Amino acid sequence: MTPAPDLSPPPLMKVAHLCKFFGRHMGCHDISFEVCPGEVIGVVGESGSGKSTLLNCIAGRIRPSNGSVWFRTPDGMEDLCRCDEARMRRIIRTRTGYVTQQAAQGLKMHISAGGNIGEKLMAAGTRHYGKIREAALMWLDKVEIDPGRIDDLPSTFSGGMQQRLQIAANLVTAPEILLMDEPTSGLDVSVQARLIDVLRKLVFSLNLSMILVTHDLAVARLLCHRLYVMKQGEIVESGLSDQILDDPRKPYTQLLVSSVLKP
Ligand SMILES: Nc1ncnc2c1ncn2[C@@H]1O[C@H](COP(=O)(O)OP(=O)(O)OP(=O)(O)O)[C@@H](O)[C@H]1O
Repeated sequence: MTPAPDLSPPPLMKVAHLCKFFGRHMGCHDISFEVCPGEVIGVVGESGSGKSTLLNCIAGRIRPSNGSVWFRTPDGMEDLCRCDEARMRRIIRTRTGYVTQQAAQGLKMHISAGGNIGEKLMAAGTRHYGKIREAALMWLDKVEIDPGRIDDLPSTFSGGMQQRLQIAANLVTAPEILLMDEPTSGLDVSVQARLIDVLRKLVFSLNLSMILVTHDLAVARLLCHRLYVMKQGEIVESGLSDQILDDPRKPYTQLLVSSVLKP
């Protein structure tokens, strides 16, 4: 697990009684939790349990039907669900990054690796070409991509490198919370291990917070401090990762954990 964060500062974000219905169909229901600086939260559960719906509500990609998503901003705690669209977009853009399962959805494949990182800085207002290139070189190095590949297209990168580039492009504007939807899915175990190692170093060096949606309990154990187990749109169990994975209390979690351990 990533070294434990200091939980004494006030939370960076807070989800309270969040619900999303798609017509009469429930996506997620009555979800509440907090994220502190440097804390890695894992959301686990079987397919269709509501993990992505929850993450998309937090990321402002879909509007919740009910409840609140509070973010700490320089103006105090602000509820995304009570903001106008422009304010919500600004809070999301400045406070969060979003890493998708498919790198092709999170990167622009027709522009260079440096361009993918620089574009985010330009969108945040930086105009000086030299500074943008310098930041891109630094971020490639931080995610363990050879800075000499700065002018290469992401399509020439391996799957693991593309995910690390996606992370660099998200972190260059210094968001406090990285939202990740199955970032290790489809990668070989050794490639996953490298990605997890890079993420752990970033959490530690930047005091970065993360919300990680994953069906992979081994990844959750390696990265997450705290886990929330979802079933049919609701949280059925939560606690410290080791406690949930080594001593699950609810039959659903026991089944989830034991199904991973089966040969
Ligand atoms: N746009 C939508 N319209 C209608 N129902 C939806 C929509 N998006 C999700 N759902 C439903 O909400 C429930 C939760 O889906 P969600 O994708 O959040 O689950 P998940 O745990 O992320 O699954 P997976 O791991 O397969 O991605 C499912 O029953 C799904 O069919």
